[in-house]
Amino acid sequence: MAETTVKKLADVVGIPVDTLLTQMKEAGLPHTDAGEGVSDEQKQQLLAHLRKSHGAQASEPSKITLKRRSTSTIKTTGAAGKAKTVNVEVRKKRTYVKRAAIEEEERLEAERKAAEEEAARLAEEEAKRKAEEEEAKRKAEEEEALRREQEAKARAEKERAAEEEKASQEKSKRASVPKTAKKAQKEETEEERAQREAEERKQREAEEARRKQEAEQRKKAEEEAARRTAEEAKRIAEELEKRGGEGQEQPREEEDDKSSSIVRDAVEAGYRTEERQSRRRRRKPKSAGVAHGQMKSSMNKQHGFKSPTEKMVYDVEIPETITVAELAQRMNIKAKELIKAMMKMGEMATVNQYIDQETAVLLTEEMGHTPKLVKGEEEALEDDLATLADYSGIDSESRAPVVTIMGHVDHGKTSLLDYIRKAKVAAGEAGGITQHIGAYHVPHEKGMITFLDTPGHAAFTAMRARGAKATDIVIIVVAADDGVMPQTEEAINHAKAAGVPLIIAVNKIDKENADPDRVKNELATKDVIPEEWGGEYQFINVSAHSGQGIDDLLDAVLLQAELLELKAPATGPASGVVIESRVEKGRGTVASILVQSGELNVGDMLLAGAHYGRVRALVDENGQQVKKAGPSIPVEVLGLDGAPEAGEQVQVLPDEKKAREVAEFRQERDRDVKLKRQQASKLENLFENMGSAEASQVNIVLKTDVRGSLEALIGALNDLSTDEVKVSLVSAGVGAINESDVNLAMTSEAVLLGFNVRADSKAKRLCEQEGIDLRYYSVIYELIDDVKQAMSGLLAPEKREEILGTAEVRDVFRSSKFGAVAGCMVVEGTLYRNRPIRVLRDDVVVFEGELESLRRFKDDVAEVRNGMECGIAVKSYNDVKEGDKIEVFEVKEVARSL
Ligand SMILES: Nc1nc2c(ncn2[C@@H]2O[C@H](COP(=O)(O)OP(=O)(O)OP(=O)(O)O)[C@@H](O)[C@H]2O)c(=O)[nH]1
Repeated sequence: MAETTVKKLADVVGIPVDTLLTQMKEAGLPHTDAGEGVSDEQKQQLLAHLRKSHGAQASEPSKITLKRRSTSTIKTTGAAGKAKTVNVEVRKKRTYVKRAAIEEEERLEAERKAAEEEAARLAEEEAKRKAEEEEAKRKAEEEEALRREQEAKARAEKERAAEEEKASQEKSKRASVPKTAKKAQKEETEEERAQREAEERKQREAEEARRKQEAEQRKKAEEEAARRTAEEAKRIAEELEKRGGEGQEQPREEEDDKSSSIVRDAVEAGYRTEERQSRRRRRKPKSAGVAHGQMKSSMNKQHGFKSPTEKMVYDVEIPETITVAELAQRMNIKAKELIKAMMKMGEMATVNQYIDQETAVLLTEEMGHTPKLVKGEEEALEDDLATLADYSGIDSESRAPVVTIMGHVDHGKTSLLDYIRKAKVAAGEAGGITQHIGAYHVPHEKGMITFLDTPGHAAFTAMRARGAKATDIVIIVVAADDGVMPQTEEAINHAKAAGVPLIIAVNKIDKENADPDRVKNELATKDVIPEEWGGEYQFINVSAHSGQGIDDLLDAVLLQAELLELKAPATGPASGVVIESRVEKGRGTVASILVQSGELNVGDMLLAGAHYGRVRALVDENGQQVKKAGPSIPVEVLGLDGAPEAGEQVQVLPDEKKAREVAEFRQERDRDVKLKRQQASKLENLFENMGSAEASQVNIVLKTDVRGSLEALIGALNDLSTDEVKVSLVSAGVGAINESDVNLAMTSEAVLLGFNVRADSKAKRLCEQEGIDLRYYSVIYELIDDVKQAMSGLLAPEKREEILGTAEVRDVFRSSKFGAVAGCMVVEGTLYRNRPIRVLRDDVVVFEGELESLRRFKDDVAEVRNGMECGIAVKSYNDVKEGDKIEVFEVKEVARSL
């Protein structure tokens, strides 16, 4: 390879030439000039030098330790069954060691080992040498000792021989010497020994006593410790039993740990007490007698914190309503958690808010517990009543069908019933209009039939509104000369909605212009197809005057009844339904009751809706007192403490206490229901009510002045229906708002809207009584807009018409100045001169405008109060008639109550 120069090398390396020359010099190279050549070997030499010097200078780390810390969260279930989040921090530590360092370490290790081995070898040699030296020394000593012993032996032998010789010489010399001295010496030695022995004995005895004392003390200490352990174990056992009885799961485990540790300590200390053993036997019968090691390990398993492995599932009792806090408590969770769960389900609630049973059940299931439905007070009471009306063991017998006659005004309902009863009820009535609801049972050769005489269908709907089903069959009366009229249609709809079979009585067949086929045709278009045309409805031609076809009608009723297989127990405590009730002077509360099951007797304790009382007397439809009444028999009952509503259930109860309890409860419930209904019937509450699933439908009962406006409104209201909210016209008709409309609105929770019509007096009274919201409109757009706004919850500043006063036109006379002047009587509120007015004919608006003049006698007045007469001239309206009503109103802006 071609040589390079110092300068080129400095350029390649990127350092000044001088520096490179210095480094080359340090590497032991001869270069001094930039132009000198550098061979490959010299480059290697320079490199080796640089590596060496750098290695010495730079204290390269031989070991790198990396620490990584990561934090994550896990969700777990806590002791109380609630979820909790735990932060988990994972710390990882990695150590990287440089290869060279390892090699160096290995080399050093090898050197160290070699050194150690060398040292060990040297030490061994040293030890060996020392051992040899010692052995030699020991041998030399032994030899020396042996030599000395032999010398001593030889010397002793010599001395003994010499002594023996001397002794034999002396023996002969002192043959007669006394032995006293020797004896004395001997006695002295024995004394000493006895003394020594006595001392030794004493010492032994003292030692023995000390040891005994020590043993006794130890024994005492052991016994004391054992006693204390036993006492502790007993106390814990008692505590455990106590807590176990209270069903406290968690503390028991903690106590187990505590006691097990005490027991273990006692076992390890070698203490066993009877109490402890018996306790252990009681707690763990299977492990009684297990080896110590096993016992210890099993105890160790229990020791320490024990996270509950399974979530507790509770049976949660759920009444009809419950607060959020109470429900949370029953699930052993915090109310906050429950509110969170509700939010997830799209429900917003506060801690003290009441939620219904259905929601509570959903929530309980959502939280993983088992809901147990608890009956509400009302349900429980009604269940109680059901058990009291026990007809087990009493055979059901056939009973008479209960028939309601419905139909358009003057089509002959009363005349028909009258003919059947052979009594002239219609003739006695003022204006021929039935004024009250009555009930009569009519014996017929083929069986008995009970008739409810109802004016129109108000009573029928009133009963339905209370959930009563008093009627088995409905007879729809249609005058053959008049055909199907609006109320005929309504009656049919009501009967169909109630699921009651219909029979059509085509009345006034005796009349010349009677056209029964027209009736058939008209009804067929309403889906009431005659049997002879393949339909299911019996059409019977009758005449309430001549009696033609009446038997056929009764036959038809009994045939239908047969198909219905009507049966009821004829004895046992009576139950039934209120048909009507009133308070009569001198008689008190009179309630017409239709017995449906069992037998009603004088003296029975009767519960009727929210009223009760002992039956003082029973009166039949002919005014005769009777002692008892069986199924399908209507009777007047005297003795109740108040007038129950038509349609209320009645039941005979065994005692007054129960009757009073239920009656009081129902009175309270009725107050709540009324309040709820008032809320529901208000248009401005529509949106609020729509929050609940069942209220995604707006029910409307609509009455208008003329067919044209009715059709226009029906079309416009139906067009308002959206996917979310449906507009449902429960009823829509022409004419004043009557009782039936109010009842229907009540039953279907509908809003009652009147377009250019007013409620008649009975309807108005019912609305006030039941708190039904009634709205009058005179502009189609306003009615539509209000419903639309209500649907979207935007029913903003309400503009409501308030009727300030109403006057009835008693007379009409002509004035040259004003034209027609109406002589009026103010029947409601106050009439004001400067307010807008409307003229109503049959409760339908016929004119809207203002007053020309308002006078009391000859004076112009600003206002006329209720009960006063006045003269009214209506501006630009000369068609006012006797019987008309003039109402004064104003438009008020009312703040919405949303
Ligand atoms: N010619 C004839 N007239 C009848 C017949 N039935 C009823 N009428 C007459 O029709 C009128 C009305 O009869 P009601 O029985 O009062 O009719 P309603 O349906 O009970 O009437 P409201 O009680 O007002 O609802 C009376 O003048 C009866 O005399 C019939 O079969 N033939």
